[in-house]
Amino acid sequence: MGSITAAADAVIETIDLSAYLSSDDPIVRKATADRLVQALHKQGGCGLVGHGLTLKAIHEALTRSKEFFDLPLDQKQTINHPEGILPHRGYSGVSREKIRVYTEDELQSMSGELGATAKKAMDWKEHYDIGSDYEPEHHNRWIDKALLPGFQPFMSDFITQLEQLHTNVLNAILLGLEVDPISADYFRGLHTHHNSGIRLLHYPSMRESEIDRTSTTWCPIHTDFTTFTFLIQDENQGLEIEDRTNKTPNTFVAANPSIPDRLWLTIGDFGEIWTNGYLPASRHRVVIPAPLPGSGTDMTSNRYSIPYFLNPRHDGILEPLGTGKPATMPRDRYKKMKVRDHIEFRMKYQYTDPTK
Ligand SMILES: O=C(O)CCC(=O)C(=O)O
Ligand SMILES: [Fe+2]
Repeated sequence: MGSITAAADAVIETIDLSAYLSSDDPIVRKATADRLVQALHKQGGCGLVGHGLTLKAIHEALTRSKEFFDLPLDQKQTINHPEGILPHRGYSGVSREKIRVYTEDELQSMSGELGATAKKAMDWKEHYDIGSDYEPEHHNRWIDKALLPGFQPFMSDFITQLEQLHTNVLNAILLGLEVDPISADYFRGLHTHHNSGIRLLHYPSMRESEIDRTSTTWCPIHTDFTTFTFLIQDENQGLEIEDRTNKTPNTFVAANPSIPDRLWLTIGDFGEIWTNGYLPASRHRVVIPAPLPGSGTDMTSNRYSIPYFLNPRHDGILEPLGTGKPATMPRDRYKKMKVRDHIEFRMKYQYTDPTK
């Protein structure tokens, strides 16, 4: 197990997108796109400010998320995530999802049957998955309107705002990667089908003296099976991103929440494969911070976060782009495969029987 060296700010860059979003000058836009791609090439992740989402919207999303999780358990269970993999919608109670800890080789090969004895961790969290209302195949599971007035329209609109942001960031990445226009159009087209969504996450507080830290975590080391992910978090520390520049394996840095409207952007498996490894998938985790010394309490903090998972269309084909900066990477590292197959492979190991 590596160590935590520093707050992420020292080693993982934060990119201000405002010039890219507001300028008509192609030189200014390209300069920001280059900085973004450079930061992602180095670390697989970066902070984002000047992204256009307002602090008000971010706060409201976190507040409404808290209101949702404050509902009695039996109410939340009326919109349980279905058994099986799809649709990926609805409520999952504490420890229903166990994110599998993958070895480097398994992640590289992306195929094959994993051993039944695979190590699993207890994830101390509850969450609620919501997709776009414009996605025709998988329907959202909304809580009774009378219990949370305004919740549904707010969340639907918030997802639409995040879709707009993902389009902007995707375009900036494609510009910075300097891929040819036909490849860029194809890649863009894979992300216009409203397959993305948010996950409201709540990590409940626990009594420090009762935590078995060898088997319980808020979320163990993993990569996301996305093109990329935006992470919105409250003021409580927990998220840590791997410092890929550190020679000691498994060195993570705290993605500190001190800038309230900063999002964290992490590249996922699909982003890595498509860019032929030029943008590596970010390994990250969420640790349970110990109670503050001298705080007089044995309870750890409660934490809320909202990832937005940018998903390509499920019938898309995963194949490394052979132009621009991705073409500078060694060839034949990634096998061609269907997006859906990779999602099924990853999710098979993620969900546990809800009755257990
Ligand atoms: O809670 C967070 O900050 C990160 C959650 C995460 O990595 C995930 O759900 O994939
Ligand atoms: Fe993640």
